[in-house]
Amino acid sequence: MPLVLLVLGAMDLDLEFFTLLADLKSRRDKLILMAGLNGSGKTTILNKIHSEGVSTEIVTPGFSVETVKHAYINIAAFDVGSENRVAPLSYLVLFLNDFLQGREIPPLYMQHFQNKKGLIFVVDSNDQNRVLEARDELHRMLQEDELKNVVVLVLANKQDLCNAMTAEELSKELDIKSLRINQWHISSTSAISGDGLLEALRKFFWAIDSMVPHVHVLICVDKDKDIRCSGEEIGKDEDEHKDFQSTIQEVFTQNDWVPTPSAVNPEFHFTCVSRLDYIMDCVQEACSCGLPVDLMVLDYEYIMEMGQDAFKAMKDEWHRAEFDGHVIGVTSRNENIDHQRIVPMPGVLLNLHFSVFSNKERVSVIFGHIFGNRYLSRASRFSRQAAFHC
Ligand SMILES: Nc1nc2c(ncn2[C@@H]2O[C@H](COP(=O)(O)OP(=O)(O)OP(=O)(O)O)[C@@H](O)[C@H]2O)c(=O)[nH]1
Ligand SMILES: [Mg+2]
Repeated sequence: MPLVLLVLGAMDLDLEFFTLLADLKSRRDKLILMAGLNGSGKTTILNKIHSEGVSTEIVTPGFSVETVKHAYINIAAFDVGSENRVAPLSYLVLFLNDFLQGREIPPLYMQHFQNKKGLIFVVDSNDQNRVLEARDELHRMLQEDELKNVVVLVLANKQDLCNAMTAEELSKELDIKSLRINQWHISSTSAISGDGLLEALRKFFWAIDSMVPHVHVLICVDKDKDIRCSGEEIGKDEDEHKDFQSTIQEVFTQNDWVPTPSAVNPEFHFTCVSRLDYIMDCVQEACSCGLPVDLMVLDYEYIMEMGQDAFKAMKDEWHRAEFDGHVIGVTSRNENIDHQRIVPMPGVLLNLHFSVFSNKERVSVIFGHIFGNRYLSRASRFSRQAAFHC
């Protein structure tokens, strides 16, 4: 599920934008606002992220929607800067823009931004004259009820300039500590060189992600195909994966499994790789992004070809990379596979035929066992004692 990064500047919007936003909201995306006085560097930051590998997803007149792929985070980023005025009236601009500053916030605006998870506030650290203005804007924004529980990241931007205030000086000037917010971070960045930018965003996304419980499943079952992608883009003939993913999701939802009784249902994240040697990278990257892998689904034949010793060595490596989830070995639907040949492998929790995943009850029992210690069932509908040899 992508994070949505909304860049606010001096801009005007039309209804088309709100339609687009409503559409994204309906996909339960996480909305992040990026704000800052004009000239602070928002567009430059977006362009820098873009240069790290962005593909354009939708282009709508007046603003562009881009998907930034960095590690395991998809960011759909909107930049609706002052150069993109499309209508005489602006809703978004009012937090920051000088020409609407101080006006009442239209309720329509608020209505469209209820799902915000985070705020990135960009400051020109080199502009001593406007730092108080930036402080007032930041404080004013965070007084809004709609922004009550957001994680705040302040970017002390333009650090490459010689008169730039340090992040520490800036946090004092902005009086961040007096703000009543749950979590905030300040990072030094230069949008021109990119210094500090991705690290800051990584930490920020991690902070946001850790507010939402999630289950990360890494699937490596297609040794013949060259894929290494997020679950949403598995590819052409990946129906098996899709079935598998939707089964997992359904099973969790039907069983009402949640990390804590009061938590919302976890979000699911699937990563698919075709080769075992990609796994190590995935485990490391996922950990550094705050999306540790909970469960690995591997082609059992693949493991057997490796042999027990090589597999054990590989597993030790994963553990060193902080993988402490479970491994499931899966045999494919291929008729030619001699299932008698399959022997138990140390460290592989289960040995399943892939088609087991079409049996939701079975999967419920299996996953109940796997996640029993970590995820609680509100109704305790599964039996942990159930046998599960498939
Ligand atoms: N030296 C330096 N210049 C920067 C940096 N970030 C942005 N700039 C420059 O600052 C100017 C304004 O940057 P923008 O990215 O357009 O600012 P913005 O926040 O998008 O401004 P609005 O769209 O008007 O709200 C441009 O000339 C950028 O090249 C930085 O880190 N270092
Ligand atoms: Mg801009």
